[in-house]
Amino acid sequence: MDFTHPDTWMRRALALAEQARPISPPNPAVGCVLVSPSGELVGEGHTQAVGQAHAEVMALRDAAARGHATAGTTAYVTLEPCAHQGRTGPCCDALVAAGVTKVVASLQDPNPRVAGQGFARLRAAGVEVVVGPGAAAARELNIGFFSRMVRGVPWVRLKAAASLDGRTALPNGVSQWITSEAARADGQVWRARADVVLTGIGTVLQDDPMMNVRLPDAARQPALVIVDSQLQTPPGARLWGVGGRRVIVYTAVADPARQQALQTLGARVVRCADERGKVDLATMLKDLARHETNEVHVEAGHKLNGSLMRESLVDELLLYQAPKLLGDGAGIAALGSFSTLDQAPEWVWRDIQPIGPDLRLRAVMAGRDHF
Ligand SMILES: NC(=O)C1=CN([C@@H]2O[C@H](COP(=O)(O)OP(=O)(O)OC[C@H]3O[C@@H](n4cnc5c(N)ncnc54)[C@H](OP(=O)(O)O)[C@@H]3O)[C@@H](O)[C@H]2O)C=CC1
Ligand SMILES: Nc1c(N[C@@H]2O[C@H](COP(=O)(O)O)[C@@H](O)[C@H]2O)[nH]c(=O)[nH]c1=O
Repeated sequence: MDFTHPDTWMRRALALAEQARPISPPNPAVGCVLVSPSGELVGEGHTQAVGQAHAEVMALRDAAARGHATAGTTAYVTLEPCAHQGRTGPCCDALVAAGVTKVVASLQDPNPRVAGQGFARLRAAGVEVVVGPGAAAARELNIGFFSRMVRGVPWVRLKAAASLDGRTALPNGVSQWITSEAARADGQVWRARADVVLTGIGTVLQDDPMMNVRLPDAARQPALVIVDSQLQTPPGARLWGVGGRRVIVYTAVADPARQQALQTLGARVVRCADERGKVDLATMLKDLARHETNEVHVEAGHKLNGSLMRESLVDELLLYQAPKLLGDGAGIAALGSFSTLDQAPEWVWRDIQPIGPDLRLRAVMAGRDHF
């Protein structure tokens, strides 16, 4: 690596931000590198867990621990330093007090209540501010935080495992396993980055899944959300055996006895019905955002997938495709029938990668990343 080039420092800050991803939610994952006027690394750090130090403060502490002076340094940081007193103190004040003279930031804070305030405060204190390097990667890393701040809903990524002919289950409901162990292990990594894993009662009843993260180094367990209009989630289901995670059941009925039974198992039960007596999915997503959910990872059957897609609530597709043809069976999403091709929403490929014997295809709903 050429550490004399400014882009290299931002790449390092982005790598630090990546390390923060498992621990920072609901806060954004941010990395910060302090560089001396002669181009030496002075200190570095990333966001800690909620309520603890932000990246800039960690980098300043690291500089102090190394015995390096911070006066005259440039801070490379992947998000605008905060100017507000939140759960921690304002980072821009800390940078100014440490004598930092230039801040290179990837992005402005998307929170409409504070956006631009950090830059304004730094500039008012005589600090040179450059915005933009590393913007795309920094945004991608925190796409759920951006979505929640700007749109008031989480980023919704729908994962499905399908055959070449697009089947996700046989007509008798059997689907384990369509994709390889390697693809399923990769799916675990995507579950781990989400704040919520969301499934439907059809999947719970058919598969009796755990829906948890089983990676050896998992820093946290995403909450599990079950879309269950009639409160049919069985008290004996395997999902209750997963420790250290929240379970939230969204329902369309008021059934105090069933509600009590699920609450006894530790679930939060939320009533949120649409006019068909099903769970109102759009309201559910807003509710999840109010509870600081940045990213939702959907692993459901074709019915719930179809409803989410018909209401245009899915932002990203994470599709594992196995080189098999399964014939009859359920598809990825029950979308009903279109009469013209332009009724089918457009997706834009993000990346396509072989995973073991399968393919992993990622696509984003057209126009969805411009918020
Ligand atoms: N290959 C893969 O990636 C996967 C395959 N599967 C397979 O899918 C099959 C299960 O599919 P499916 O039955 O569709 O299960 P889903 O997980 O899609 O659950 C569907 C149920 O969700 C409930 N629901 C509540 N509100 C809504 C709403 N607004 N829209 C739609 N559904 C709502 C309905 O039941 P209610 O009205 O009672 O609430 C509905 O029957 C199984 O065979 C399973 O193995 C499942 C996951 C992934
Ligand atoms: N069949 C199928 C998948 N199915 C999904 O995995 C769930 C089981 O999760 P767990 O109990 O936590 O292992 C199941 O209910 C369904 O959502 N996933 C895949 O990667 N490949 C597959 O072929």
